[in-house]
Amino acid sequence: MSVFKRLSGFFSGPTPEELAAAKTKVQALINENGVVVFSKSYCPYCASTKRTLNKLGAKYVLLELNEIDDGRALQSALQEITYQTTVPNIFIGRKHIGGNSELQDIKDQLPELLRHAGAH
Ligand SMILES: N[C@@H](CCC(=O)N[C@@H](CS)C(=O)NCC(=O)O)C(=O)O
Repeated sequence: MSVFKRLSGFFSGPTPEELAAAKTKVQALINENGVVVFSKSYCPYCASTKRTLNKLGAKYVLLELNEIDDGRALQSALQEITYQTTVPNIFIGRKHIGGNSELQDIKDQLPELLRHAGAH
């Protein structure tokens, strides 16, 4: 890929094709896994979410968007699907939970939700 294309991609976001592929990937991840966390490895809110899920022994699929090639496209897809622009972006049992604040708000219900999602 040319330097120009890389730079314009950086400023303008994913192409329609990249966005469509990213949406398909997000939807498949949600459908096929009990818990999915879209995260960034340096994000303190994400660290808190991972700590909470780890403490509960939850089984979850983790994507560190800052470490994968299609991370920016996935974040745009998540924005279209959930209207949430930030990470962590959390799904349990195919349901959108929200970010870390929303996860912490339902901490008491998590063991039950995780069991239902087959992620315990
Ligand atoms: N209230 C949110 C805060 C999350 C947040 O601010 N995350 C930052 C990263 S630490 C973010 O997503 N910034 C925008 C970005 O990385 O694109 C939560 O509890 O999840």
